[in-house]
Amino acid sequence: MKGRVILTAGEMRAAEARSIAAGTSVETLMERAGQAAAAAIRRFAGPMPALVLCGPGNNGGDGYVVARALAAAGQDVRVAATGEPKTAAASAARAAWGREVHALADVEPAPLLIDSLFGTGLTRGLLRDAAAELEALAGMARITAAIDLPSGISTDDGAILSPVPDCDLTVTFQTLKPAHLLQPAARHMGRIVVADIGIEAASDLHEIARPRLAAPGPESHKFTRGLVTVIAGGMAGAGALSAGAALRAGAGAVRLQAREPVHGVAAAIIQTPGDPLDRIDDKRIGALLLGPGLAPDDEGRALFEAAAGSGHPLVLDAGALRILADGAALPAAGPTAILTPHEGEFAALFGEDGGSKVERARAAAAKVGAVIVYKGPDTVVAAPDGRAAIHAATAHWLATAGAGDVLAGTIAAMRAAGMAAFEAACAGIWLHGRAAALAGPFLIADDLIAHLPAACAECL
Ligand SMILES: NC(=O)C1=CN([C@@H]2O[C@H](COP(=O)(O)OP(=O)(O)OC[C@H]3O[C@@H](n4cnc5c(N)ncnc54)[C@H](O)[C@@H]3O)[C@@H](O)[C@H]2O)[C@H](O)CC1
Ligand SMILES: [K+]
Repeated sequence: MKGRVILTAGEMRAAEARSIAAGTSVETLMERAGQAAAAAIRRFAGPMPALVLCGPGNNGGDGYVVARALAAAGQDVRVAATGEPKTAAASAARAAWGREVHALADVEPAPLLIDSLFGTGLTRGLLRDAAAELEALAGMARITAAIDLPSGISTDDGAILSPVPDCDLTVTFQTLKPAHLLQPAARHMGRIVVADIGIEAASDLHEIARPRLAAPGPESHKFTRGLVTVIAGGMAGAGALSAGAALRAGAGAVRLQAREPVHGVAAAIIQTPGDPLDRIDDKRIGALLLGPGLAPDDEGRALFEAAAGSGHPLVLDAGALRILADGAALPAAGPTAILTPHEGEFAALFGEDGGSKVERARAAAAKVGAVIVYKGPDTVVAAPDGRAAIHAATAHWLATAGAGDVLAGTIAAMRAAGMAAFEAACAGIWLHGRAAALAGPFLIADDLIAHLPAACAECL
């Protein structure tokens, strides 16, 4: 699966404009949006008494259509607005509603609250009174549904501009927007439904979806399935987690190269204790992983240089990223490397400015010519050619020691199996998240490894 498309607010406006230029009016688009949202809300919530809050723009316009559609279906509906509509389409939608519109400040609550105050046009936080009203009405509702986005969210970077209700359902139009998946906004969405309003939309940003993995065929042998070499640092346990993950994610052979024997790892992991660079010139190596447990000292730098000069597809994590931030260089040519920084490592490498997490990841990938896996509760992957993807994280139990080592090993297995760097990174992230979901609450990193086979089996 390739994953659902994501458009920014500007891209969505451009897609809407193209659609209008091709003959579909904004009123038609609004009608489709409102009808689709009402249908999704009815499927989710059933016929509850509803209160629709309408803002001044086209998001509010959608709300008037939703109210009319719910009323036409026999539902008890009231509407409250912040004021008069400011667009012609929203004014027409309000006129078509044709019933009373209450003032937001003194409307009675209802069991189903529909937030149609602001969508992709929000430029600053809601006024204090409107935000407080929204919060209070959501607090008194059984179910809160958002039209396009919960109000108070910045569409493109997922920032919270004013207090945002926790929604149970968000119905958005044609494509996802970055804020549906980026934190801190994403936690407010509830279930997300993407409704078709007949707009053509293409993008080089998408959601990370379940990958397709190939089962070994009769012609397969261990090296066609992929050889992963993990160069362990001084803290060999980290490398052991990476190696275990690579093996359980389907690599045909995994070498764990450490100075001392590493105990407690699967017997299938190949160990030749001594020189961590042993057999680094083996042409069969499909991915070389460096960084977990690696200190940014003289030995670490020497290992980094050898890895960078090896010509193998690289996965660089943890200590290797520190060494890179300290001034080491990536190979100028050869296979595209994959870098897996968390927030702190990303900031050390690329600074803290530069827009949304997606924009920052893209700029970083273009700058170093590598695939960037910018980790966190909303992991973003970016390639040097501008492609990017966001993973909608749900398993926050992943915030545990060693989870990153497991991710790096999983990505290395995908790379060694023959996937291109961007696809390998996306696949590894999905499998890691799925393994976490299968492992359940209170997971430890070792449990992720144990659940990788089940996650992989879902991708055959
Ligand atoms: N893009 C599409 O194909 C379609 C989108 N639909 C819906 O339209 C909204 C976007 O509408 P827009 O009018 O651009 O923006 P909003 O309704 O979100 O609000 C803009 C409105 O509010 C003013 N404003 C912005 N911030 C604030 C604030 N903090 N306080 C007060 N006022 C604020 C701004 O100046 C504007 O006047 C999209 O989300 C969809 O729901 C269509 O209906 C279907 C096609
Ligand atoms: K909204």
